[in-house]
Amino acid sequence: MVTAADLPRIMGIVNVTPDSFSDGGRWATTEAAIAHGRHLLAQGADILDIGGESTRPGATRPLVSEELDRVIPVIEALSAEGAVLSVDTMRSEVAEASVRAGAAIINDVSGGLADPEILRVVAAHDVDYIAMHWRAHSTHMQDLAVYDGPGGVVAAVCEELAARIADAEAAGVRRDRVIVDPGLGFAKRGTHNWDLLRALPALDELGLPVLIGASRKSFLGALLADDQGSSRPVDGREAANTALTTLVALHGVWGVRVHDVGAASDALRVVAQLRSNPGGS
Ligand SMILES: Nc1nc2ncc(COP(=O)(O)O)nc2c(=O)[nH]1
Repeated sequence: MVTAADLPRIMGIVNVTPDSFSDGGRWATTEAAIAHGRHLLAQGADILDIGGESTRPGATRPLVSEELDRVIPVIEALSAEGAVLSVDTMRSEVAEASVRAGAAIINDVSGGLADPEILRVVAAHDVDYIAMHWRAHSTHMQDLAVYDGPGGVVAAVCEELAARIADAEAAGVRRDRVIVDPGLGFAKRGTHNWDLLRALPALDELGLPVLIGASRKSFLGALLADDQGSSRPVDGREAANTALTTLVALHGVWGVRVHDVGAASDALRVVAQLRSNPGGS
């Protein structure tokens, strides 16, 4: 019988930012973000990912103080209500304050490259650490979407993630605290994202849980483009996103990072039902 433990965790996104690509500004106030977090929990989120810095291509970075002001009140409030929280940050100061405020997971899109001190924060607090594949900040990350070596983007992402894991372990992070993520849309062009999604077994060879964050990203918009070649708008990408959630769930990923928790929850209930064996035959 399939148990809930066999299904991916649903990580609901709470971007407390004015400028994230798909929901920028909708939850920019503390009150709106807390309310949205509660809504996602009610829809079935296992984890809420609280982010205070937009990472969309071309985004400018907030000050550390601004990022702290955005995420800490939300983490404190939702943690007090028993939510399991990750903080989506590249900064050691924000990671430290977030763990003290109740975050159980550090979700670092830079995998420790932007601020290596974050690895010592993770080790010191012995919390879970999501290391995503990343090559540079949003202002120029797409310039680095070049994977001409043997094995292409899949080999490069696996090699570079292996190096991030090694640095994390060298900083004292326990390997069994690390979750890896191929970083869809980060220094990746359309085909790179699909190549990575077809290569989950290669990512599995790192021997660590895998998180997938398609979250209505532009490679889905491009796939769903109209006859004139115009990308499908963000709010029209959820069905495709949920199809991906279903497929990566069937593969056995650790988690999916989504905006529409309800859709992901429904999809995973279908997966559980189809895998269950009520008759025992
Ligand atoms: N681990 C992880 N974190 C992330 N944080 C932000 C975004 C940007 O997407 P959003 O604007 O939908 O949050 N994508 C990821 C991702 O793919 N993986």
